[in-house]
Amino acid sequence: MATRFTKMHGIGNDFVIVDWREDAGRVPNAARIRALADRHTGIGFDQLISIEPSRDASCAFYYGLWNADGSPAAQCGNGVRCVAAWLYRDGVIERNEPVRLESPSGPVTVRVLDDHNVTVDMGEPDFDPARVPLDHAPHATYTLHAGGEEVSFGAVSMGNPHGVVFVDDLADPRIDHLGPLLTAHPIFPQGANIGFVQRVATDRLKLRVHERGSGWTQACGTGACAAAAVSQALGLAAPVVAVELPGGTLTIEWHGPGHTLWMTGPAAFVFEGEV
Ligand SMILES: N[C@@H](CCC[C@H](N)C(=O)O)C(=O)O
Repeated sequence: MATRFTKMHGIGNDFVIVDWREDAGRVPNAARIRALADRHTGIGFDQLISIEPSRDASCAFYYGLWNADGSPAAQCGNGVRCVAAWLYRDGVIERNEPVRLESPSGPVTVRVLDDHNVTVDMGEPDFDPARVPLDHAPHATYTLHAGGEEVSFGAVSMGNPHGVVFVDDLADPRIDHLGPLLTAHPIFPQGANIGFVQRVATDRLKLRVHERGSGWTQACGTGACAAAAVSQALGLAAPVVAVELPGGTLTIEWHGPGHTLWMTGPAAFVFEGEV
């Protein structure tokens, strides 16, 4: 059976979006996702995203998420901006109107702005290690051993698990090696997205993220939120931070505990297809 899809990206983190509003609760087969995600023999994407009717009456739609390796994901910052842009183009949401959408990790609120950027209330960063999940008692920072190195990191859930490592220089070649090792480190019982952060100024961070289930990506929206949240919690960053990723820049705004965190950035259409 043919499936129509839209190829989109959020600063280079790319997606295939399928409209399952008439076909809710479908769970794609992991082998099929891997085949479609293949950049040589498939369509190629970091995440597959479904748009479905919401299970939560307070939300307009539900979006499902799967990584390129076929594993399910619970949140995707760049993806939710693309979902909002897709729904706006479909005519079912208005510009400048806040809309609640249901993700696998709970509701978020999106707003398509006049300049076509999308701003998202991503909820409050959760530093409780049990919620990340992280196999450790609560601390401001943690230490693990990987690849013969002692690595210090912060951990936070943005609806999905993140480890945040501060580095002096993002060009350090050890990062290439450490990313996959940390993503799969047993201290993260469900794996984690690992962000390497270089502080340029209190309001400017450079970031590379090795994503669970998708490897190195051009950008990770929840990774940008995690980098800003951990930096701010440690007193290393201002409430409004520009986070520069290989594919582009996101603006993250967080005013500390008790407040939700906002992410703002673009969402782009690439092509429509049928597979
Ligand atoms: N690219 C995403 C995150 C996608 C999910 C992640 N790989 C996971 O398994 O948690 C983003 O923009 O946030």
